[in-house]
Amino acid sequence: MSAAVAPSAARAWLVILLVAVSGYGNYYCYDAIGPVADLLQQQRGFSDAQIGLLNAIYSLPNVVMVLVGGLLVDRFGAPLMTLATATLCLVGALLTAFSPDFYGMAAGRLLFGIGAETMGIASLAAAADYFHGPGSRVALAMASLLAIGRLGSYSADMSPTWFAGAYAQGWQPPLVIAAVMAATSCLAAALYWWADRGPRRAGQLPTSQRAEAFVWRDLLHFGRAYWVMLLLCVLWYAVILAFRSTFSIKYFQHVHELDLATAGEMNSYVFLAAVVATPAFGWLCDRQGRYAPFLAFGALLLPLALAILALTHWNLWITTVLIGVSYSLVPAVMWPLASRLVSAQRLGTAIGLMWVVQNAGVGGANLVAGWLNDRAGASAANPAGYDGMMLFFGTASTLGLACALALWWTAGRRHHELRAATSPGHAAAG
Ligand SMILES: NCCCC[C@H](N)C(=O)NCC(=O)O
Repeated sequence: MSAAVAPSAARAWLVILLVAVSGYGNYYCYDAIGPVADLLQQQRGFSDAQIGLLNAIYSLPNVVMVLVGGLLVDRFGAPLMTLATATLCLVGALLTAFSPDFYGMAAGRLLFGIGAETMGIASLAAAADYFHGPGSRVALAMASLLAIGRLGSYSADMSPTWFAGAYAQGWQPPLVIAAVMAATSCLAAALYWWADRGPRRAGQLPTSQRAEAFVWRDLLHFGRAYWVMLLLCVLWYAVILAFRSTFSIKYFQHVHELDLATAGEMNSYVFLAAVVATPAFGWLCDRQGRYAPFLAFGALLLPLALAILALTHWNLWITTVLIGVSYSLVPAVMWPLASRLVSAQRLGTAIGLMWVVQNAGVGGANLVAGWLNDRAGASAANPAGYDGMMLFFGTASTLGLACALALWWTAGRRHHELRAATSPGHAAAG
């Protein structure tokens, strides 16, 4: 990948801003189901399995589509694919908001999911386009995209407070607001496509084949540490996304007796903390040159918080802080660590596979949690019905912690990480 003259810093950051606004709408829509879960149950008679399915159906097709999406981004470029996927997300969000029945809503979430995950890949590719070469701030650019995405999740959780009037009218107006966010995302994507035309025509962006395509035979070259991290990725994301983005608000309403707005706010602070803390933790790890211990600490906080939630009536702020730190620390460390465990030419394959398995895990966890809640009759009248779901999430996150400890022990000790710093992509691959 080479380009004659790099685009100006102003142009590069303008592009990041537009892509970030696009990502904001994407994350808002993803998290729009949690706040209406209880309303969907009360007003439309949806079961927990159906609510879980509305988010599972986002993830499951992406077990394949993430790979196809990566190839399409390579083939057609990040700007066009951002615009195309943002449009698909808008169609999905409209279908979700205006469908007369569950099947239409599920079809909407399916389309939205197919668009949203490929948009995530296109966003990373946009950052790589504009920040390449020695001394570039690609990590900061990617962390900024992630941080603005978290702001979208925060806004979705705050929406019962910010748009109380809409929620008072029922399940539909909040989903129409989500569709408006998707439209904003589409507009930002169109502006990015337009802003990119100049530098691209001037040959200022990398043009040769990306190194990020998925190559099956690369899998043979990944060391044990990579596979352990992949397991951690699937277990940790399955719990955090199925819990925080689907069931936690309803759980807070039914088990901890919060009203909808307070439950949404309590959930939202996790995302708000992540807006600032994700880039800050990334910076800290880079500075210390240590990754695995931070990752293990982040992975420990999740089962700890779930145990406190399930077994005590301690102040919910405690668990919010614990999950907030975990949600900031683990992604801030995991993706840079991936780039240290595999060589640069295999990074696309490495991350592609992690997203494939992650989507399978998140989809599966949503379905299992919904099924467990329905089987036990979980509701405000029967809060103990949520015990099975909490046990499931607790077990999965504890297994995730075991993977993080194994990673630290086998490839993340100080001497391993020092070696990796001088020979990136190889030293810690054992
Ligand atoms: N939009 C919420 C799901 C994002 C899943 C995506 N595959 C991913 O891992 N993104 C990185 C992150 O930490 O959000």
